[in-house]
Amino acid sequence: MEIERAVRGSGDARLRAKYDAAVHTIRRALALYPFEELAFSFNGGKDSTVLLHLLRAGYYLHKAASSGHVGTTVVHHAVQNCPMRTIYFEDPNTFPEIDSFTYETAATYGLPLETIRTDYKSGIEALLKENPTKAIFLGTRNGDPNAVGQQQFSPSSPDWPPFMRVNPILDWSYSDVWSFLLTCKVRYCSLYDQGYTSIGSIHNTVPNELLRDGSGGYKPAYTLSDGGLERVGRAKKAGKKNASVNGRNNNEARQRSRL
Ligand SMILES: Cc1cc2nc3c(=O)[nH]c(=O)nc-3n(C[C@H](O)[C@H](O)[C@H](O)COP(=O)(O)O)c2cc1C
Ligand SMILES: Nc1ncnc2c1ncn2[C@@H]1O[C@H](COP(=O)(O)OP(=O)(O)OP(=O)(O)O)[C@@H](O)[C@H]1O
Repeated sequence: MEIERAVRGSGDARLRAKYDAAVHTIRRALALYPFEELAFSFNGGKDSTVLLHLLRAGYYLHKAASSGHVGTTVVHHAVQNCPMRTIYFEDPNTFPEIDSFTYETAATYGLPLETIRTDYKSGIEALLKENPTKAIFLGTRNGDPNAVGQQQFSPSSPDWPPFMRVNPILDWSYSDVWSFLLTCKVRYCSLYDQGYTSIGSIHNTVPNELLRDGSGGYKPAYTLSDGGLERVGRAKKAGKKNASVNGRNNNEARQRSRL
C-alpha cells in the first residue's frame, strides 16, 4: 500500500509517529463500529485530504489484520481504497477548485460521495434518519476554532444528533500535514500552490500575505514556516477584526499549531 510504504520509507521519525497514532485511532474506530455505520466528512481541503489517505492506509491494515495477510501481496493488491460513506456539504460560495477537487478525488479513490446542500446540523440530522451512523471521521486539528475541547473521540455536542466525532489528526501541526502530503506525493487542491494556506468560502479567503513572492504572486502553502499563521488569509466571522489581525494576534491557536 503506497501510503504505508512512503511514510515507513521516509526516515522522518516525527511523521511516522504521527502517522502511527492516527492510523491507530482509525483502526480502533473500524474495530468498534460496523463499517456501514461510519462516515467520512470530506471537503477537499488539505486536512481532509490527509485524512482520506490515512483512512485508506488504516482500512488496508485493518483488512490485512482480519484476513491474516499483514504485509503480503494478497492484501496489498486487493485493498487500495476505503469505500466508506463520504459526506460533502456543498455550498455555492465554495471555491470551484475545491468543489472540482472534491468530486475528482472521490471518483479517483472510489468514495461513495453523498452531497448535502443544507447547513451542517440539519444535514447530519437527515443523514442519521436515513442511515444509522455511529461515528463520523473529521480532519479537525488543534488550532481550528472548532477543535476546542475535542479529543480523538468526541461525542457530538449536546444540541446535535448523537454520533461520535473521530478526529485522527487532531494533534497534527500545519507542518505535519505538509510533510505527509509531500512525502506521500498525493494530489491536493491547486489553490494551495497559489498561496492559500487555509480555505473557507470565496468571500472570506485570500492567499496568505506572508507568502508573497515579491513579483506579484504567492509561494506554495507548504513554504509557510510558521504554521500558527495558516489562517492569516481567512477573515473572521462578521463583527470581528480582519484575517491578518486574527492570524497575528491569536497566540493561543498559534502555540497549539506550532511545530
Ligand atoms: C461532520 C460534522 C460534524 C459536526 N459536529 C458538530 C458538533 O457536534 N457540534 C458543533 O458545535 N459543531 C459541529 N460541526 C460544525 C463544525 O464544528 C463547524 O462549525 C463547521 O465545520 C464549520 O466550520 P468553519 O466555520 O471552519 O467552516 C460539525 C461539522 C461537521 C462537518
Ligand atoms: N463542507 C464540508 N463538507 C464536509 N466536511 C467538512 C466541510 N467543511 C469542513 N468539513 C470537515 O471539517 C474538517 C475541518 O475543516 P477545515 O476547514 O478546518 O479543514 P480543511 O478544509 O480540511 O483544510 P483547510 O484548513 O486548509 O481549509 C474537514 O477536514 C472535514 O472533515
